[in-house]
Amino acid sequence: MVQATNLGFPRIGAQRETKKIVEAFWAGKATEQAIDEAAIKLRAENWALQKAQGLSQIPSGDFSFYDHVLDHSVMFNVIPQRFRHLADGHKRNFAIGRGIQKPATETQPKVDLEAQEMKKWFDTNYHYIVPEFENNQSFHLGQKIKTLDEFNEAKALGIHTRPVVLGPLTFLLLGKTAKNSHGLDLISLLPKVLPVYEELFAKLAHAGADWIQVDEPILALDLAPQVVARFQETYARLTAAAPSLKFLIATYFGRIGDNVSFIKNSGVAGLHVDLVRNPEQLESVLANLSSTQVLSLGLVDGRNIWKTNLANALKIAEVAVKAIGTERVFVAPSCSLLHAPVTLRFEKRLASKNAELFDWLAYSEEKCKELHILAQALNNGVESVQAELADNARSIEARRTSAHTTNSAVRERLEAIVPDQLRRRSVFPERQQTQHKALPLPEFPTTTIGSFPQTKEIRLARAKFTKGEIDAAAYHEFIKKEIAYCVEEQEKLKLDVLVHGEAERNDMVAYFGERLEGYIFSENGWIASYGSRCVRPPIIFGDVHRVNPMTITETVYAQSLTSKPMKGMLTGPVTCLQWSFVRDDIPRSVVCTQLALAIRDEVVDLEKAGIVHIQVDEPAIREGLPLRSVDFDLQWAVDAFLLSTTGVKDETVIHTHMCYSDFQDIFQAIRRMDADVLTIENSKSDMRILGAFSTHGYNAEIGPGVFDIHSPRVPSIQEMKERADAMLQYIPRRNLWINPDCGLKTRGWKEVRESLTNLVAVAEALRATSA
Ligand code: MET
Ligand SMILES: [Zn+2]
Repeated sequence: MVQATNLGFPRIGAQRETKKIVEAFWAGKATEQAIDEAAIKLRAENWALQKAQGLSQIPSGDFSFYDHVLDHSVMFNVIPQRFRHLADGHKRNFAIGRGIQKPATETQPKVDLEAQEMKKWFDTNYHYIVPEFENNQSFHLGQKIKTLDEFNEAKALGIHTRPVVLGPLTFLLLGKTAKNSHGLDLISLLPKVLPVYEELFAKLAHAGADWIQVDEPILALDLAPQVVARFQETYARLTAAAPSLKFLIATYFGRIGDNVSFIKNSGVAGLHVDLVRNPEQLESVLANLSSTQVLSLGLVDGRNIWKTNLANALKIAEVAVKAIGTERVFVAPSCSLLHAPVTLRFEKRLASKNAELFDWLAYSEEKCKELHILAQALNNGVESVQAELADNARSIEARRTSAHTTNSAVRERLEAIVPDQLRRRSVFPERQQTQHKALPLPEFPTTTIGSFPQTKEIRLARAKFTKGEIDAAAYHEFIKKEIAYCVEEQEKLKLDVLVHGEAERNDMVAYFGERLEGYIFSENGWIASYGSRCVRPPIIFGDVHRVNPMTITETVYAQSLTSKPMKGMLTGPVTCLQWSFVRDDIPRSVVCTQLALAIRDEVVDLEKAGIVHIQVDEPAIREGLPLRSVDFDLQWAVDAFLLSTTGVKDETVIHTHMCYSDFQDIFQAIRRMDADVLTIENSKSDMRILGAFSTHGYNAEIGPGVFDIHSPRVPSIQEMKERADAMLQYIPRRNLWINPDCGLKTRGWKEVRESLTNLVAVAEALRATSA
């Protein structure tokens, strides 16, 4: 029988219960016992729900208060030295995730424990806590063994689950060497960690587990053959040590490719692959299985919110069933449902006000149901679920033919794009001369990245406006005052290129989404981002286009208050795409081009309104890249940026901004973006990127951040001057801008004022030195 299975259920709760209780705990308003009770209740509900939807293999051990990679590290006793004096428990886990800072008191010295590093989980917007390994790293299970405890917890409720464990190779290779250790080859820790895995698996087997899911997502990356060989040895050893367990190796977010070669002789009972991202890999994967191994088909998109086209999914599944039989096939989501919202049950506004669109959606609960229908159809024939399949087909067809997803004017405009629309009129060196002549700036111009502090007052006013407690006129009056304040402060600070401060924006993507056609917003489509933080990505469901100008009023008002240039501030097409749930019925590149045309119109309108400096932010430019280097292709992403920014005269200065990603390996793409000024986060990358810029001959203007905006510390003139001096090793004087790393919205005004006073002093000091 084909089994309907799941790889992981969202842990945030249908009403973000986990976030609420964890934050109450941090605020001292909930006890450890209270958060444990809340978690027990939520896990029980999640298991019951998955069972009710008809899944036969339900995951356990997928819950986390903060991050599952952190939980795994703690379970294996991988705890950075600086946290080891703390007692085992939630408090210590949260401390590792968030750091601890306490001022000195009369009896206690000050405490300042840096949080463990956080990184994006593959190409998702989920962040994991990077394990830190030491030279003498020892591994052992503690008193509490989370995976075992949760398996037993479900068992006590009468639910037999499939425990989920992070696999040893992914665990080690996604980690890093602790600061106090050097030259550690992470994979050399394998012999030390495997006995602990064996112990854990023996305990799970003893408790009654049969299938276990071992997540090895690094199998979707480029791996050296030596590493693939280690997979084979590792799993041969682990499976031999736990003969009663059936191992399912789970990969996702990309194709397994040649890495699949180890599977056949590894002793594992099955493999899960992502067939939403890479349906084409089915045949080669089937060909690489032994005659008994199970294939878990990732057919339901775990990263999106749309109903699955069940007829299409069935076609793929039938190929697998035909090749290896129903006993050896599982159906599953493409990846853990961690990356999808929980349930449509609370999406009340969409259900009542936008029934058409609501009918196209499936969150995690509904996706479980889809898996059940697929399994039924495969086991008992399509007739057994005829009504369900017909309803799905109707819904898919309704979406395909909806008058609301297609806009012929937008399609025609896309068709009519010509290469000249992707080119500035002159090349950069000529533009630079024109720009410097038309609007001279001092040497080492100073600017900021766009946002200024989002104060309590601003958030309160926005909340009141949303609830209808104040009207639009009053809210806009309030925003105008904020803009005026922000401009006045920047004048006082003597910055050279000013910004309006983005007070009117809650979020740099949602702000534009709310003003464009083709977008919709859910009420409850939350997904985990990091720690207790959840995000609710906007939904792009139809052809995107701009109806009215989106930023002109605020920017022109801000410009009217000063004789300094005011920089217009827009979010770029690639970032709008990456940080939304995107329709899956047309290629992402097409959606991105539509976004680009909308931004292009705004850029042109800003220019018409007299704005000379225009910044188009692309912090997410790199995020859409496939996981494997051979697949790297930023062609359409860069084209979209060009399309959005090249509709202007040579005199207009196009800025872009990027942050918090590795940019070295996309250097050529950055150059092709052809921006006049690039402000780029630099504090974390230690000038490495600047080396790349000079060796590859980047000739445009550039402002590598001189201070880290994530820290409340005020950077001194000296330290920023040293950074700027170091930059001058790579960047010619006339091309260097002085600015922070990123926007200042999370900071307070006092630190911002002090930091920027010092920043301006750095530029003045540089100007005083001769060329
Ligand atoms: C994550 S990049 C943020 C850029 C935006 N203009 C800001 O200053 O907030
Ligand atoms: Zn940024």
